[in-house]
Amino acid sequence: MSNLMGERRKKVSDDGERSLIQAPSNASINSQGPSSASTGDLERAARKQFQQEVTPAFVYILAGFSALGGFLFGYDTGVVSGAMLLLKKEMNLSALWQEVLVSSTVGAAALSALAGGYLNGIFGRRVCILLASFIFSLGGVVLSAAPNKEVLLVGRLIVGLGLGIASMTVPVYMAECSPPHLRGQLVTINTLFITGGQFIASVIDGAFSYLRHDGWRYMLGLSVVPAVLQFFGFLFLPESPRWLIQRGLTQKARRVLSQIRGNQNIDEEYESIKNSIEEEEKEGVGAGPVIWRILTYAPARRALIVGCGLQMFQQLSGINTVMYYSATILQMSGVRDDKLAIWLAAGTAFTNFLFTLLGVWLVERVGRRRLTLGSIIGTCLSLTLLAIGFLMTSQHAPPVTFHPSNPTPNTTCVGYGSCDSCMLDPACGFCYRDNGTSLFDSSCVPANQASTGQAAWGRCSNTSQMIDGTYWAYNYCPTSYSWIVLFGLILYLAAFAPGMGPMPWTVNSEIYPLWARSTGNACSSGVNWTFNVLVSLTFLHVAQYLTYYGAFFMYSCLAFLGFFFVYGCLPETKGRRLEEIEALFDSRLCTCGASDSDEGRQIEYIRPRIELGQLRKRVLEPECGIAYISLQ
Ligand SMILES: O[C@H]1[C@H](O)[C@@H](O)[C@H](O)[C@@H](O)[C@H]1O
Repeated sequence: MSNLMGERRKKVSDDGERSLIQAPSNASINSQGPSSASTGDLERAARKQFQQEVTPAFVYILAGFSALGGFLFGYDTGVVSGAMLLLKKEMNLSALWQEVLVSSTVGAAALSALAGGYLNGIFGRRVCILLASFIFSLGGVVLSAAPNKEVLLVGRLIVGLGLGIASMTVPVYMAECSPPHLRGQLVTINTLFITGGQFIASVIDGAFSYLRHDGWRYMLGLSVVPAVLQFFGFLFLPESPRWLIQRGLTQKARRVLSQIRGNQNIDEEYESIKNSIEEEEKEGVGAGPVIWRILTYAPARRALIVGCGLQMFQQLSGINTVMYYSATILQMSGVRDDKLAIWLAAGTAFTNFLFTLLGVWLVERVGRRRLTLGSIIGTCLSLTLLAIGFLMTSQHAPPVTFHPSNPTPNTTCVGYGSCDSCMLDPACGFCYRDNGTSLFDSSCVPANQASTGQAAWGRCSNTSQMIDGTYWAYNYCPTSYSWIVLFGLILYLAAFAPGMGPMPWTVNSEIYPLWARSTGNACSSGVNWTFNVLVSLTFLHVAQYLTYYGAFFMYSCLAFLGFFFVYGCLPETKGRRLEEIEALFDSRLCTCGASDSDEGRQIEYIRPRIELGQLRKRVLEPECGIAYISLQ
């Protein structure tokens, strides 16, 4: 066994050597010492060679159709908030039903992402994407035709099933079909489509919110369009070559590789995939279900920890509370008109999209690790700023100065002394008058539970009567410090979207060995969805216990923990072949003493220590080593 491992390392080393010459993206490998000039020449030559090789347009078409899965992910999770505003009025939905309709999709996605791992292994990536787009289309039809809330629930569950499968399959398929130097960029485009889907959903929400009846049918039903487009597109797109080779369909795999690599020579890539599969089979990473084999095989287990950890910290950084509650946050910064707040929330979604585009541009330039680390530091700081903004707004929240006679006894609302405690109670809202320079006659009264846009009784109970400078604030307080919150929100999205948004998906698509890839992605996507539902469902309760600033300070601390996790565990995968990446996790936690030269050759040492997480140098020592490259 150890011999086999030895041989294997040697093979990886040979591959590494070849790939250094052929893959310019390996240029990130440090080269020091006397021969660095010649290394630089090699890298430059390699880069030039790559630039001359034109990536076939087919890869971009394939990436575009795959990323429609990301678009549907974003659209279906984003559109529901606007649809719910109309649905709760038309179907008279209780708060519980609203919560159930929103979270059922995310819950179903968590479960189907786990099942997707199994389906991927058995039927392949292409069939799973076809299945997901079929399910999305079906869900869209059911939702748009739903006669009652029960059928709506069925539709939302169906959509969730599609979401889970698409979210774990699409990045894997894209990674397996992309050439190494473009892989990060293409997989990150999937997250760009997620945020694009969220943006389009908010625009559609805004547009159809003007319809008096059935606007929600259009909002929810329109997802059928991209779903059907993806379904028909995938009828003509090929299966992943890696899955085909794994299944022994080698001729077909060669055909697909030639198709997606254009006029490039595919022999080397084909051989390296085949060799790595054969070695995995020879080494035999244990028996039993794949998840058990992952857990008992250290490199795969480490990759799984990294993959799930990244997804968990992505959600714990609070992205979806910011996305869901952006309208409220914007109202806090002085926007009083509901419709305007909805449109500005579309602006928030657009900011998320725009900065994800920056991530697409950066990922192959600065690499996954540096991008994630930079992003998480920014996320942490901006969350702290958001917390400070909320703290200032709460400290300067206007007091309750007017106590109207109470026609419905037992309401707690009239007992609150300031807007701050009033707005944290979901049953109450703040009713006040503003003459342009100061606030007066402010009261805390119960909100109309059917439509929180107005009070249950009194001056603020009828929107059309709110004249003479009378305003109704639900879930926020009018203060002059809210610009800090707005600034924090923009900064947060600018920091989160290029790195912490897309990198967990991108990294997960590449860190697992082929035999563990679908199961690894299934688990990590399941973790993403589970923490998504946990964080967004608990936000209002957390805010009630800890206040808004406490909640955002908590997310900031969680992001801070995430920084240490990323710093300690995430290796750089930029530019490597998928088959080489497993080796980055193949550490024995050793600290080999390394020298910089060996018989006149310069040697780079890798210390792929999972606790350091950094590719320092390439390792020579057999016990610790993964691979070494000798540079002449
Ligand atoms: O990467 C995505 C993206 O950042 C989205 O904006 C967010 O809603 C998702 O939860 C996340 O997984």
